[in-house]
Amino acid sequence: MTILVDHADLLGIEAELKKASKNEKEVGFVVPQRNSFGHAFRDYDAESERQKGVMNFYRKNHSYQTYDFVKRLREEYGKVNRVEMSIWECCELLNDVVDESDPDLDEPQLEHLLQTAEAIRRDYPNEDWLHLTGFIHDLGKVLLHPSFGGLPQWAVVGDTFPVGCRFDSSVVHHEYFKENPDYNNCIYNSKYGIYSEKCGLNNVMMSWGHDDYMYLVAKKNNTTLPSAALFIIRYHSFYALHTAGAYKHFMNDEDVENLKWLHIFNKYDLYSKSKVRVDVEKVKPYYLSLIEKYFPTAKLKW
Ligand SMILES: O[C@H]1[C@H](O)[C@@H](O)[C@H](O)[C@@H](O)[C@H]1O
Ligand SMILES: [Fe+2]
Ligand SMILES: [Fe+2]
Repeated sequence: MTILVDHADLLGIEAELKKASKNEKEVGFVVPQRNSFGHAFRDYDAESERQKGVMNFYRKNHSYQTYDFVKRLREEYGKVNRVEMSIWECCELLNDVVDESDPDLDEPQLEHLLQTAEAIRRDYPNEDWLHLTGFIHDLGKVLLHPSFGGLPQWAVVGDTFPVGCRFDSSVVHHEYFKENPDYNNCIYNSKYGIYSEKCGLNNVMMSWGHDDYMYLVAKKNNTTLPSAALFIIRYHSFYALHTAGAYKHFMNDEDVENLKWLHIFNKYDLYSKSKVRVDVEKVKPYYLSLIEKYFPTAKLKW
């Protein structure tokens, strides 16, 4: 009798679980209201210890990212002649890396990559290129790793912005740009600066960091990922454009198309950040198969 009741109960629970997971599939990814610290996402004014670190980060980032600095680093790291390693080897290095610019997450970066990719995979099961994009979009943070680039945080992470033209007031902690030598340079501080209307984002130099670096790595290793994937990787930290709508005057038609995918991507990049762990070993074979599909060689040049 007892056994029967237990069994019936179990059946009930199972049915509920099935219903819940069906609902989840229908509803798709639900955007959470609070980050893992209990604050609203991307609240750069919240009072907390972490926020103080973030502010300090942006003070340096905005002061030191000049046009000349970016040009030098882009040329140097664009040679991709430092290391040869597979994407998975790079992921393992990211296990030791925490991003000091991020007000929403203090987990190792591999967690963030898997959380982003798995959230996309649930809602867009057929867009395997977008799963891989989610999985590799932040790999450029390897520049922080002591055994690799060893660059300071201000030269790797944080929101990005164009250099060579006026810094828009929608960039987070815009006030720190006053410390940047380019702020008072009349060649660089007008609306268009050294660029022109609709010149295409490809011709606009962005502050140096993990986005542009990973774009260069993917491109120079002849990835077959579509143009939208490369655009996402390259501009995912460009919140002034994709969230505030600034700098649109530089976009060409292809940028306009690609921006639609970046908007989709951003939801998962930002809101999947949580303390819920993904089982790495379980999903590893899937991502390895995507890497093989979209990268012609197993070892990449970094
Ligand atoms: O990965 C980074 C990072 O987490 C930053 O805090 C954020 O500002 C960037 O936009 C993002 O790409
Ligand atoms: Fe990023
Ligand atoms: Fe990210």
